[in-house]
Amino acid sequence: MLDRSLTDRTLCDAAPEETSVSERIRARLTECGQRFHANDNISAALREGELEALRGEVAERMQGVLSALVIDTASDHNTAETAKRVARMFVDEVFGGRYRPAPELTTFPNVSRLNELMIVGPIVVRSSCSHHLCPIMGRVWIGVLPNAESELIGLSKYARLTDWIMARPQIQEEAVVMLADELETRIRPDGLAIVMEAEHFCMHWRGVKDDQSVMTNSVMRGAFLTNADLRREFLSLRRITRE
Ligand SMILES: Nc1nc2c(ncn2[C@@H]2O[C@H](COP(=O)(O)OP(=O)(O)OP(=O)(O)O)[C@@H](O)[C@H]2O)c(=O)[nH]1
Repeated sequence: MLDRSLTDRTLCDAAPEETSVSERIRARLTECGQRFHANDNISAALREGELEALRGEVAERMQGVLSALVIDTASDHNTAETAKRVARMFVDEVFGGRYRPAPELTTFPNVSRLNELMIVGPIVVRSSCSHHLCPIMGRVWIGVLPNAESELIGLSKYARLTDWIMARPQIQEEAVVMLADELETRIRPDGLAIVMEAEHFCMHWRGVKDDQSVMTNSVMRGAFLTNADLRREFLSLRRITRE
């Protein structure tokens, strides 16, 4: 959870103006005791115009990485703009879930007092591993058992929230727990179940070069933990949508 003081511009401006934008943001986060691991969202610590400045700084440092790799970006027309492209890709796309605020979720009161199992999926997952920054591509299924007091959220918002959580360097075990925490806080259901299965390109493209393996993991909360029939129903309905 983000510390409220991060939204107060008079607080946490610990770093002087002449430091780099990433140093200023980092100083603010440190001052406020806010964690900034690879899979944390830091949007509340960004001031106006800083995202653009950050893109510039990442491009500059990426250029340094290309130089260190002894790539002649000055005469190689293919890599001349690579540093800028990679910076845009990291900040706006593949790690965008770190820098943009959570999507707005339309919620509806549960006027019909629905208390039946609802499953959404497969939702496509595009993420990357924190260890090698290689892609993770997969699918997620979400099961919700609402109660009379639950907020119902628009169907498309499950996919938007999933993308916001996954578009960060992640490990799969933490990614599903983060997604479950967000959904539980917003919906307040009697039960929540998530299954994710994904391919990890750090295992396909490099390293062990195992092309077949898929990682599957799940989170079960509330009624899905205590009620084996409900859990079985979710898992068997997921199997149908999987085929
Ligand atoms: N538990 C878990 N491991 C992951 C995930 N994504 C990638 N990994 C693994 O993280 C490990 C990182 O291991 P290291 O030994 O530090 O890195 P490495 O020497 O490059 O390892 P190799 O990949 O075996 O070459 C690798 O085994 C990856 O397959 C994930 O989501 N969860």
